[in-house]
Amino acid sequence: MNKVFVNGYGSIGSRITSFLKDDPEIMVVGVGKYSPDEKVDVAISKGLDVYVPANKITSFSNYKIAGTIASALDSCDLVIDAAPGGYGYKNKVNLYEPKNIPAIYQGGESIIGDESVSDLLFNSRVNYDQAIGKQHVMQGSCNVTGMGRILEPLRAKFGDKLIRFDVTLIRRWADIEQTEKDVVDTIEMSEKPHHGDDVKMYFGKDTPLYVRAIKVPTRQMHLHIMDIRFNDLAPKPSEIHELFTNEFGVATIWTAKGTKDIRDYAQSMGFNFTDTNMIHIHANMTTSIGDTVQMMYSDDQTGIVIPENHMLLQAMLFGRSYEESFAHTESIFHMKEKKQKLQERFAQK
Ligand SMILES: NC(=O)C1=CN([C@@H]2O[C@H](COP(=O)(O)OP(=O)(O)OC[C@H]3O[C@@H](n4cnc5c(N)ncnc54)[C@H](OP(=O)(O)O)[C@@H]3O)[C@@H](O)[C@H]2O)C=CC1
Ligand SMILES: O=C(OP(=O)(O)O)[C@H](O)COP(=O)(O)O
Repeated sequence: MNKVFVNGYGSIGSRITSFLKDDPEIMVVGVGKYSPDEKVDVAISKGLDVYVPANKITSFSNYKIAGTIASALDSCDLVIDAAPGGYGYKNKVNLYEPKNIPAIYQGGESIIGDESVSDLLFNSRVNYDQAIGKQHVMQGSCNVTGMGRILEPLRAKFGDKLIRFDVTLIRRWADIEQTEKDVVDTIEMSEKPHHGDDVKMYFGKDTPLYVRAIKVPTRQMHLHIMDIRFNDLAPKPSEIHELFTNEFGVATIWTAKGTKDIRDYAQSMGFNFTDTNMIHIHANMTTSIGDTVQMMYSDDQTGIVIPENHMLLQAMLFGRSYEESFAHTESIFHMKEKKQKLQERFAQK
């Protein structure tokens, strides 16, 4: 059985761990915690071993700790780093490389410059095969992953007819369970957003993609407003929607008034963590004007990257084909069923 250690137990690390525990091919060595807080007990109550940095071990004296992060790394085949942005790079240099352990990093890390964690930014829809046999790979962030799910089917269908993509990202303030983070009543500018450069890492450096981003006071998903320009008359909205009929991780919905409707539905249906694990095209907002298609889709910030990490893990650990990995991931995440339910619930009237 392959052993995986999840270093970081926040929004992303806790979800990844939970799904890996459902995977009969993986043994979860445990999780890394850095603060002695109630989440240590949460992890232990779920049957997880908790590992902490050697220099903090005394501050965890009230908890039953399994050992140090270094000791967990000694007994794992791969680590999924789920640290706050920037710490993954430090972990790579200080922990994973010296021990020669393959690692997956999350989207808050850098992919460009001196502190880049990898030369590969993973998006299963675009570059799955390139992850096979790699030692260090970064999973794109939630917004970066969502854009790939729209852009790749467009490229496959329209190719050279596409001449420009302009995207405004409306970013959520914090996650639902990040109760320690206040949602501030303001609209915050995201200067120099990383998303455009990140997407170009997998979609091509010369992609005519222009991204702006702001942050708004909600915990209920990100929303992307995308204008797609064609070299001639743009296709009708129905042609655009048709492209996504069989796309995994993309639901096309018509009657959601807002992102919370979707999250509430996910909760009422008992989806794990109230995540849909996908993006949702708000089809009632798609228009075609002259050479431009305007569309909007929401992006389940916490859920979307979890099946991606699972696919990436399989490429790196087992060298599996895309099809085999997808089938295995689907058996755990049931994305087709979730898509169908969402589309039925928010169907066109
Ligand atoms: N939240 C989201 O919606 C998404 C986040 N991401 C990316 O995932 C990564 C993690 O984000 P998220 O889960 O939201 O963050 P959180 O703040 O929710 O959790 C971070 C976790 O990392 C732990 N941690 C602290 N220091 C270190 C360290 N040096 N090494 C390893 N772990 C450490 C924290 O431990 P402790 O609490 O004990 O201090 C905490 O458990 C980021 O790169 C982010 O950009 C990507 C897609 C979506
Ligand atoms: O990966 C995410 O967003 P991003 O694609 O805007 O970086 C997550 O929602 C985390 O974002 P945050 O860094 O604003 O907490």
